Amino acid sequence: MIASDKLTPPPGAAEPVRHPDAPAPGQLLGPHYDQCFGCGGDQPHGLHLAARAGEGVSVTAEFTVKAAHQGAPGLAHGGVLTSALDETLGALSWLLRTITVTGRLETDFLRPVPVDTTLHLDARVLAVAGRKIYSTAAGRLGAPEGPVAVRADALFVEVKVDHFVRHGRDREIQAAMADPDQVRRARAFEVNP
Ligand SMILES: CCCCC/C=C\C/C=C\C/C=C\C/C=C\CCCC(=O)SCCNC(=O)CCNC(=O)[C@H](O)C(C)(C)COP(=O)(O)OP(=O)(O)OC[C@H]1O[C@@H](n2cnc3c(N)ncnc32)[C@H](O)[C@@H]1OP(=O)(O)O
Repeated sequence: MIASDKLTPPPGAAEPVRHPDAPAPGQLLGPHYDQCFGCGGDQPHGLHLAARAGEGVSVTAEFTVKAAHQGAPGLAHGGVLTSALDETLGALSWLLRTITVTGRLETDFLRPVPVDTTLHLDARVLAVAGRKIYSTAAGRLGAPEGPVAVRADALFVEVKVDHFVRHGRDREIQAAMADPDQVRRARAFEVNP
């Protein structure tokens, strides 16, 4: 399957570079925000996806489909699966040490995903062009080498912490800025040579 033109790295795009201070391969990355729908531990409605650093500029993650994630009887909703892919791709930020947001995300749904299935996700950066990060991800059924059920190509765009302060709702921004762990996580990304 071929990604749309917007997701094809332009000529001259650079190979991704793993940041020297990136977490070691195998290390759990932890949530980037406790209330995040994708990864937040304090988010009761969330996916609670746990991502780990991989080799190079890659991550892996696991997501177990719950009954609350159904779209059809006993099967995962496609939007939920796309969220799991989005979150896994977003976690690549930790390896580049740049803050990014999703600009474009294209998902292929190849196999239905039953409730209680653990989806084994992997994502890697393909290329970087200025602020644009081109990446790809797949989700496999039941095991890291299981059949691919979903895959996605994405364009993430680098932003500064200021993006969230400017656009986020005041109540949540104030709470995030009052949380030392959150400030530490945000600062880690700002020191980017
Ligand atoms: C105090 C709290 C702090 C909290 C943060 C702390 C730590 C966080 C750290 C790390 C995060 C770690 C893990 C994250 C994990 C998962 C998160 C899930 C990710 C999401 O779920 S995130 C939510 C959904 N996401 C959005 O909410 C974005 C809304 N959007 C915008 O905010 C703007 O739209 C933006 C910023 C994207 C661009 O705006 P902009 O003005 O900065 O830049 P501009 O428009 O010039 O785009 C620059 C170049 O990207 C190209 N480009 C842009 N968009 C494109 C598209 N759609 N298709 C094709 N190309 C596109 C342009 O064509 C141009 O390309 P060129 O340079 O070649 O012209």
